[in-house]
Amino acid sequence: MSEKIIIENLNVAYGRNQVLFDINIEIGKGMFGLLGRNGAGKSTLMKTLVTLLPVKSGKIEICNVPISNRRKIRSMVGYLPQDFNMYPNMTVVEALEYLAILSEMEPTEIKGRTKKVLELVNLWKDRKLKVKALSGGMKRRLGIAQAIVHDPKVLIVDEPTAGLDPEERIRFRNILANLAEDKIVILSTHIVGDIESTCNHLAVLNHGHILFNGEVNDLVEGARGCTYRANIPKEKLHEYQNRYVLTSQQDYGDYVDIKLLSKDKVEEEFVPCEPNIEDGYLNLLYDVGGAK
Ligand SMILES: Nc1ncnc2c1ncn2[C@@H]1O[C@H](COP(=O)(O)OP(=O)(O)OP(=O)(O)O)[C@@H](O)[C@H]1O
Repeated sequence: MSEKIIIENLNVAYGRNQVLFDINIEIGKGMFGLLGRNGAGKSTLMKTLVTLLPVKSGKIEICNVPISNRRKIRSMVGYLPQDFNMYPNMTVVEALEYLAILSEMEPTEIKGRTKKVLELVNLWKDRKLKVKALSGGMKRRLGIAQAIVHDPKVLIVDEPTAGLDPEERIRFRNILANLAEDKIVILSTHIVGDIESTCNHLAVLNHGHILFNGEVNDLVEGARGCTYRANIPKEKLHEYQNRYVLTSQQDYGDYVDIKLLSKDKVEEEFVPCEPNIEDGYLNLLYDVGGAK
């Protein structure tokens, strides 16, 4: 059986408003990042993959099962939506057991499975807390627990780290990375750092079109030869902001250390520097030209 998601010539619309255009992607086991600005179409693509939105035209197959087979697809896919919330007055373990029942899991398996999943997301010790008493990070981890309680082959996670503190963010990423050892995990985000540390493959969506689909390294390499850095007086910052795409800036009082993208040579004080994933991403979004 193929362990792949195949998306071919996919178009998706909300009524007359088409928001995904001719999407072609193949996604195998491991972590796959879906990167794009707000409104690019990431959530729409994810909702289509979990059968919450209909396909206008094109094909989706998940491990050889066509998306039209909703029941089978739902048993194979776990989903953590962006605005995840559940049963505030239940305890963590009650809520998860309840969801396990709804997912038609064998009654004899439920206790063992919920324990295993809560251990995996580091919430077993907190299982008796009410859901409403959880912190944002704990809630997000419970979100992962509910998404994987039926042991799906595919896990789809929409903008999971927004609003998390750095420690929770790292913890969350590590949980996903562990799960990706034997599942297809798709992670959507507009935070480039989330992708950099966990995904090998990614797609960049912009206005409903795929701008890039490949390895993280290739995205970075796209900006090679057009990244420059310099320490400039603060009063000149505005000028550079107007003329170039700035990919980072660090304030040192009267001076600012900036990194910018330019296809052509820039002023003398700028020295060429190594591109990173943020440079690659912005090079693509702003069509600077890069090394390609
Ligand atoms: N229910 C809806 N009805 C009509 N249009 C919608 C609906 N949901 C989203 N859209 C539109 O579809 C486009 C893509 O939105 P989507 O939420 O998929 O983007 P996104 O990349 O996930 O953005 P964000 O990071 O802000 O969640 C946007 O133009 C949005 O306004």
